[in-house]
This record gives sequence, C-alpha cells and structure tokens, in this order.
Amino acid sequence: MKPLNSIQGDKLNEWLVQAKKQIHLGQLPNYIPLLGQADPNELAFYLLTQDNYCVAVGNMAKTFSLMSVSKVFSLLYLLSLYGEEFVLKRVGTKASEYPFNSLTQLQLDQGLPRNPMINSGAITLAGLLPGKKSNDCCNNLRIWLNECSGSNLFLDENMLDSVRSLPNPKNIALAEELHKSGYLENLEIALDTYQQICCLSGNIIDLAKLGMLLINSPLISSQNRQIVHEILRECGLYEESQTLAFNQEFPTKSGVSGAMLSIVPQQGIIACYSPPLNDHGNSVAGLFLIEKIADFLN
Ligand SMILES: NC(=O)CC[C@H](N)C(=O)O
Repeated sequence: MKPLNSIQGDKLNEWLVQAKKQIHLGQLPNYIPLLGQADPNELAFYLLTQDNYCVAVGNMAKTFSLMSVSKVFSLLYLLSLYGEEFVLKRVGTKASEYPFNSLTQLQLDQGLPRNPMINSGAITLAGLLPGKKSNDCCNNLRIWLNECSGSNLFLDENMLDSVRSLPNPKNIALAEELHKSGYLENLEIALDTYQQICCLSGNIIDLAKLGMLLINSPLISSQNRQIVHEILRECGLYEESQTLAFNQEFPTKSGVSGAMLSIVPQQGIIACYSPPLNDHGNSVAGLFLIEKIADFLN
C-alpha cells in the first residue's frame, strides 16, 4: 500500500470536485431541526499523518457536532478508565443488522446492546460515564478528550436545544428497554448524557486530533486502540460496515451531522465533514472520498 503522505493537495481537490457531484444523492436528517438546516454544500476535509504531514481542503473554521462519532470516544474513555472486561460485559461487539436506532435489534438480543456504535450501546456507555449529573458526565469526557488530544471540543448548546426540541421516541424506547433488561441504571441521566455528548462540537482539525488518539497517542494503550479499531471494522458504519470494503482496511465512524473519521492504522487519519447522508446515516461525500483514497493507496 502507498503511504498516506503520498496523497497531495491537487489529487485531493480533484476528488473533492467529484465528491461534490455526489451530495445531491444525500439527504439532511429531519429529526434534529438544526441538522436539517445545515448547508448541504459545506465541506471540510483533513488528512493527518503521525509524522505531521497534512492536507487540508474546504472550510477549516466550520464547527459541527460529532453526533455518533462521539461514540468512539466514550468507548475509548471507558476502556481507559475501567478496562475491556468491565466495558465489554455491558455491551456486545457484533455488527448490527438493523438501523442504528433500532428497538427490534435490541429486543432480538434480549435487551443486550449489540455494539457501542449503535444508539442502544452508546446510551448504555453514556450511563457508565463518570459524573453525578449528565452535565458532569459530558464535561468530564470533553475535558479528557481535549487534554489527551489537544482538540478544542465544546458543547454546542444550540445543537443540544435543537436535539431536545423534538422528543426522540426511538432513543427513549431504547433506554426503557435497556433499563428493563438491567443494562441501564438511571434512564434519564444516561439519555441526557448521550444527547449532550452527541452535541460535542469542533472543527475538522479538532476531529483529526481526536482521530490521532487511535493512531499513536502514548496516553492510549495499544490494546484499547486495537479494540476500538476492531469494533469500528465490525460496526462503525452501521449496516454498511461489512459491505464497504475500505472499512476493513480503514476503520471508519460516521455521524448524522455529516462528520466522518477514518483510521489508517500505523499511519494517520482522514477526517471529513459533509452533511448530506445516505439511507444508513453515513455522509455520501465522506464515503466517496474514503473509497477514492483506498483505491489510490492500494
Ligand atoms: N448516527 C448518529 O449520528 C445518531 C446520533 C443522534 N444523536 C441520534 O441519537 O440519533
């Protein structure tokens, strides 16, 4: 495979022009009003290697919420705090066969959250984050991430207000099922913590810095890094995780804000932001770009 730093800016710009032609195939999410008002043509892209080679294209200042990309980092935080056994006896690591907020999947699994990258698993992990109130749980995660990665994450209160403005019956039903099956202690705190961590926000460079925690940070054990890589290969892109070949080579996590983070193990990361989503909740332009990069490197 060619090294990640063989990708030059002109090549990237070429792919971005092509990616922009894909965005009409995607939709903005309508169940979080502020996400539905995003500029579908907004795009930011940042490639960063462990020897600090970087290529930046698009709007570097644009901030956006992590949404489900945050699930990667609540998992990493809990693994770092409590270890693999504690975490993985409370959430599975198998790929889901249903949408990321599916109650059917949870019920078929007798209330055991199938993996930490779908909402049932993420809500379960949110209930395990240290802190008395949901604000503390979210803030503790935010501070840990900023201290470990050098990112500058903040809680986007406007996005949180927008998330709270429309009740999310699917997530409420998941939390009730998890509580019933004994995987969730305090339903209200876990749900609100989950909503808050989804609204942690930053720009594309912040996202890239977070990604580097999964490449070479001395603060993260290689064992925990490998666990997260494996789980991303298995379920980072929901039902598409197995069908998109690049995901086995470049474990990737998406979010409904249009954020996407791909790991190139031992080399670096690729961070994308483009709001239009496909039917599985994955950024259309983000998937296009990562596939182009995978083809180019191989
Ligand atoms: N896939 C996502 O990004 C989903 C996150 C969003 N907060 C939700 O619970 O639906």
